[in-house]
Amino acid sequence: MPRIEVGGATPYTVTVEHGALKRARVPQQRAALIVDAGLPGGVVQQAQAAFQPELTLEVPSGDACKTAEVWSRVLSRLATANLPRDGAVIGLGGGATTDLAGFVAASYLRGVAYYSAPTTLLGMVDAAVGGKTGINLPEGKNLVGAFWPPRAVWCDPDVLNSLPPAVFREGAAEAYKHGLISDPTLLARVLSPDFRPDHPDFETTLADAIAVKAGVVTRDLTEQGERAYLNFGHTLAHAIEAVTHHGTSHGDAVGYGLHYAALLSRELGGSDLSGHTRRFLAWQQPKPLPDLNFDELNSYMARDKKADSVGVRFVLLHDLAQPYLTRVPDDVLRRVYAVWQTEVSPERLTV
Ligand SMILES: O=C(O)C(=O)C[C@@H](O)[C@H](O)[C@H](O)COP(=O)(O)O
Ligand SMILES: [Zn+2]
Repeated sequence: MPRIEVGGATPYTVTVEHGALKRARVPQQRAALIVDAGLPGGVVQQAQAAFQPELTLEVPSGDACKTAEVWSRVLSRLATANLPRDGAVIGLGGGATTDLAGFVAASYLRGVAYYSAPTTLLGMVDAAVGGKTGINLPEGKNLVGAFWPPRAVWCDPDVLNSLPPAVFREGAAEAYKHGLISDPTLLARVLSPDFRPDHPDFETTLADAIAVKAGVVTRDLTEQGERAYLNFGHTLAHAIEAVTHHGTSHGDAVGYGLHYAALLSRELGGSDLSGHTRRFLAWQQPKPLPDLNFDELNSYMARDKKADSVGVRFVLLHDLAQPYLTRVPDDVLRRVYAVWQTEVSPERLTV
């Protein structure tokens, strides 16, 4: 049973284990469970039996829950129910649900205990771990939020069995990203036919992918330095999500964004890693993109949170596991975008 310890000021454990959800418990007497409305009833019932929450609040699936309106509605429900300061908020769902639940926990009564029970691969590998919580604005992705680490995370591969294959593949983008920035052994393991929840090696690969993030956030919770590397591929990805009004899921957008970042890395003199990202996209089969305009995307990229007062910064790779942060001139962004655009067309991804 892999258990990953996340260190820092408020250490916690990520349990990766078949059946983890059934066995999960929280010490607080009073808890609110925030669940993705699209979850299978059996998963919600398991969580209710485990956590015994006094209220269960359904929120819309995906990024539709990461709005100021949903956030405020959930807060009002907690206030109406008089959830006290020593109560707990538990998020059950994909990355969007746990981002929202974490931000509710961070902001309600100026902060109550937060626990995370991710039900998607993306949630397990990435969103549920590390304490980045928040909501979107029409102006961009995750523009409001707080660092509010969970007190525990339960990753139960059994809940992934009912996931639609495209949602599973979507989440693999973050595991592949961890391979590119830190642990290249993950690259082949993620694309292997053995990377499926019912395979005996799955727990270990999942845990190794989570361990990359756990290590980074232990050393740099609030993104003063190294944590920015976890944003590899995300500058374009977040812009795609915003421009398409979340018609492109986060994991698919990250798949596309990884390839753009690999092409930029090559353009700026790094090793050519675009074979890896091309192979990933061919495996992931992300939803095709509508025709996107570079200038519009670039205006969203300008609001990226890695920007400082001088401008936007991209995470690029000198080579596998050698990330760095740099500015990229606009003409380079535009030129590489044109290359990327032809390479990510659906016809090209199927060959
Ligand atoms: O945890 C991080 O740090 C990451 O950058 C991981 C990303 O995969 C994740 O999508 C994160 O929420 C993006 O953070 P943001 O600060 O760019 O909104
Ligand atoms: Zn991400």
